Amino acid sequence: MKITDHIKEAKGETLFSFEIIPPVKGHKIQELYDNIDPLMEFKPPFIDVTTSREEYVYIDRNGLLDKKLTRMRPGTVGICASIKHKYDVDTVPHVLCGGFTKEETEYVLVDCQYLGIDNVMALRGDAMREEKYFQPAEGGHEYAIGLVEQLNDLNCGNYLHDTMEGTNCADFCIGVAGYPEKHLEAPSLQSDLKRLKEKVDAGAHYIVTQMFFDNKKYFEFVDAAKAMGIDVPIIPGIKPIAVKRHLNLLPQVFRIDIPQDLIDAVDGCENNKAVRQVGIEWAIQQSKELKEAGVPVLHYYSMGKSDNIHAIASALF
Ligand SMILES: NC(=O)C1=CN([C@@H]2O[C@H](COP(=O)(O)OP(=O)(O)OC[C@H]3O[C@@H](n4cnc5c(N)ncnc54)[C@H](O)[C@@H]3O)[C@@H](O)[C@H]2O)C=CC1
Ligand SMILES: Nc1nc(=O)c2c([nH]1)NC[C@@H]1CN(c3ccc(C(=O)N[C@@H](CCC(=O)O)C(=O)O)cc3)CN21
Repeated sequence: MKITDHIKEAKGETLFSFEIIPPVKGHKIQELYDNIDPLMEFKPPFIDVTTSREEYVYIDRNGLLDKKLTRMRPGTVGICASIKHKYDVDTVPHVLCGGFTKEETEYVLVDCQYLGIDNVMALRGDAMREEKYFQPAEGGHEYAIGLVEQLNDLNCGNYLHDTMEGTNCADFCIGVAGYPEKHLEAPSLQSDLKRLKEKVDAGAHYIVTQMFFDNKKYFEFVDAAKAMGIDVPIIPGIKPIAVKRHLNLLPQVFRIDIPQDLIDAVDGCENNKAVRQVGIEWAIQQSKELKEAGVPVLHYYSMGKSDNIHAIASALF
């Protein structure tokens, strides 16, 4: 079922959802299930599964480094299919521009349609670790809007190079990312919002935001988006701080601000167990206010152990 239909069916009640990163290769899916199991009591209508970019490994050949590409994590669509069938829940694979040709993307989407995956998050993806700036794959999309257009074409029965008579058209519900504190490469929040409007005009059905720690940023973003004519649901993304290192890391990686009160609370912690608790409490306060404001979904960036997301959801759902 489409995310937008889940939202319509909820009739104004805030839904709970979360997002997982597939673990590095060499593990078993049971570990993922063990993290998902406790969260199912909060009845998420959907679970997102991220896609990670390819990475370089360097092999030492008698002093000369041989640079090879590898993928560190198992495939997103396979994991989506497993979770979908184990829990009878919708799963949302993240589809990236980075590292994929348009043909490879089409193949991924053909799998999604075949497997009954109705929603896809269309994202550009980050730059590779070695690269300063994002570089599209040769024959790949440069921006997320290209993916939205490709998805839309598929929804109209148009593959990249062919059409299929007598088969059903895809009918993907398309999610895109939005940035309450602007995307790190955007020259201004206003121009980033214009890009977001372009993605919605190209066919995106809903938006999931980057993490933020000050709800004011989200509320202002939603107002600005509405003023610009963006009328699709804007789902807030929440990341509970879990370790002290996040204070420096999250602003660096995601270019988001952390409120001084939260910094002070984390700084005052003796160990990371206490930091995890501070992160939980902050996220509960954020979530309560967002829920009262009537957000359609509270979407949590779970990323590994889910005990903190469980504690937050217990206070809200
Ligand atoms: N829910 C999630 O998983 C989220 C993921 N992300 C990640 O953030 C990264 C960025 O992805 P997206 O937002 O999907 O990328 P995007 O392609 O929509 O935008 C990327 C940047 O390019 C700019 N831009 C867009 N179209 C442009 C054009 N035609 N000309 C010049 N500039 C243009 C935007 O303002 C932005 O700064 C990805 O790594 C994505 O994975 C971010 C937030 C949420
Ligand atoms: N630019 C960007 N890229 C993403 O992949 C991404 C976003 N933004 N925002 C939305 C979600 C949230 N994501 C994430 C990914 C990692 C952590 C995280 O906390 N990761 C590590 C630290 C990161 C690192 O070591 O580089 C952690 O400690 O758990 C949080 C949210 C993935 N998604």
